[in-house]
Amino acid sequence: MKYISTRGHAGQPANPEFCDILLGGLAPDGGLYLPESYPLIGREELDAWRSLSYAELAFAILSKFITDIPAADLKAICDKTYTAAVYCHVRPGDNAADITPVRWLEDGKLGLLELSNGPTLAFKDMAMQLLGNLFEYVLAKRGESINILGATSGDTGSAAEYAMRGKQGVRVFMLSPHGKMSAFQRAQMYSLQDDNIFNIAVTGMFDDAQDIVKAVSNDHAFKAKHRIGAVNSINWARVAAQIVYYFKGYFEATKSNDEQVAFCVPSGNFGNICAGHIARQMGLPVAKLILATNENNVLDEFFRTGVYRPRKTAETSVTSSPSMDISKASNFERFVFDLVGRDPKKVAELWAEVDAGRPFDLTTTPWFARLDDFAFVSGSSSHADRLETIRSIYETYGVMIDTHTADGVKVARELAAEVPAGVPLLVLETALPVKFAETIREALGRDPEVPADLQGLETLPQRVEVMAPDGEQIKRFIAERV
Ligand SMILES: Cc1ncc(COP(=O)(O)O)c(C=O)c1O
Ligand SMILES: N[C@@H](CCOP(=O)(O)O)C(=O)O
Repeated sequence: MKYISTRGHAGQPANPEFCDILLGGLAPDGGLYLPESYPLIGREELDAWRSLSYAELAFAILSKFITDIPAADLKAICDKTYTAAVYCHVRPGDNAADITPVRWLEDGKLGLLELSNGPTLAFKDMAMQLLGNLFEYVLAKRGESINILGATSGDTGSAAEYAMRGKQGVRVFMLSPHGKMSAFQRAQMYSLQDDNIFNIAVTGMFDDAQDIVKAVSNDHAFKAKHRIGAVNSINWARVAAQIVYYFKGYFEATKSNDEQVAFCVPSGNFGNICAGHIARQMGLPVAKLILATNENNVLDEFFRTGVYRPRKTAETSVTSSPSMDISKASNFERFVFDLVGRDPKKVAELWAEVDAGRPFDLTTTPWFARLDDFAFVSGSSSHADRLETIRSIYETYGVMIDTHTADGVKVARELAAEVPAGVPLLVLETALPVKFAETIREALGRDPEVPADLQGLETLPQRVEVMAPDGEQIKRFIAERV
C-alpha cells in the first residue's frame, strides 16, 4: 500500500509505504498521510472475519494497509499486542479474551463498546500498544532511533508513555496543558521515572501543544537532525489501528453481515471517528456515525452548519471531559480530503485559512450536500448533561461511565431517532471513570473503583517541566537531551 498526503506532496519517496510514514508522522507539506485508496472489503471476506479473535482481525485489517512488513512478522506483532494480559482491566462479566467487549445497556439496542481495558484505562491503548511494538520492530530492522514529540489533553500522553517506556531506541517528549488534566491523568504521566520519558507541561491548552508539535515537525532540518516522530493521531498508524475495533464492535453487535450498526463517538481531535469513517468507506455496514462533543463544539457546529470555525485558546473552555477540550481537530483534515473528492489542492487552500486562524464555510459548495453520503450526525453535551447522564446510567443500569463516554451517551440518546429502527447503537467507551474521580463524586457522591495495579498512583513522586508554549524553547529542551 502506498500513501499520499492530504495536501498533495508526500515527500521522498513520492509515494511512501507504511514503515516510512510510521516514522515520519506528519507529511513534509504539513498534511496528513492517507492510503492512496481504501481497501474494499467484500461480503465473503467480511463473513470470514466474523469469527476471528481480536488479534486475528487486527492482522487481517492491518495487512491491507501494511504491505512492507512480512506477513509472519506483522502477525507476531498483532499476537503480542492484543492479549488479555495487556488489556487486563476488563469488568466483571466481561470475557477477557474479547479485548473490546460490548456491555449492553438495552439488549441489542444500546451498548457500550469497551475500549478502555488497556494499561492506562483509555481507548488510546488500543492503538498505542501496537505502535510501541511497531516502532521497536521497524527501528531494530533499520538500526535507527526516534525521538517522539507528542501533545496530550490527558490520555494520549500516558498511553504513549506506557507503550514506549523502556523501549530500545525510543525517547518520548510529551507536551500537556499545565493544570488542565485530572489529578489521576497527571499522576499517570508525571509519576513515570523512566530515563526515556520527558513530560513538559505547557502553560496553554492542548491546541497550543499540538501547534508546537506541528511546527517542530514542519522544521524539516530539526526533524531530520533529531529524528522527530509522532504518536498523536496525526500518525496514520494510530488511525489504522483504531479501525479494527469498529469491525470487532460490528461483529459483536450483530448476528449476520446483512445487518447494520450505528456508532456514537465522543470526539475532540477527530481521530477516533475518522477511523469509523474509514471502516465505513471500506464497506462496514454502518448506518450512522454520531459525533459527540463537549462544550468545545467546533465539530458539532461544522456538521450542523457546514462552517468550520476553529477557536483560539482563550475561546476554548476547560471542562469536566478535559480530554476533549480541543478546538482545532487535526484529523478533520483527513475527512475533508474525502469530502472534497480527495482534491489535495482544495485541502491545502482550506487549511491555509485554518492555519491563518480563519474559518472556512462549505455551505455554498457542492460538498455540503455530499455530507449526507457520509452518514454523520452530531450533537454536544454540557457539564450538567454529563452529571445527569452519569447518574441516570448508574441508577438505571448499575454501570458507571466516565465523563467523555457520558458525552457520547447523552448525544446518542438525543439522536437515537436518526438511527434506523432495529439497528443497534454502540457508544464508544473512551475512558474509565477512575480517571475523572472529581466529577464522578459530584455526580454520584461516591468514588469510582481504582484498579488494583493503579492504587496509590496519585501519592507517587512526580517529575515534570513547566514551560511556556514556545516552540523554540521546546526544541532546545529536546536538542539538549538527545
Ligand atoms: C477519553 C477521551 N475521549 C474522547 C477523546 C476524543 O477522541 P478523538 O480526539 O480521537 O476525537 C479523547 C481524546 O482524544 C479522549 O482521551
Ligand atoms: N484527547 C487526546 C488528545 C488528542 O490526541 P490524539 O493523539 O488522539 O490526536 C489526549 O487525551 O491526549
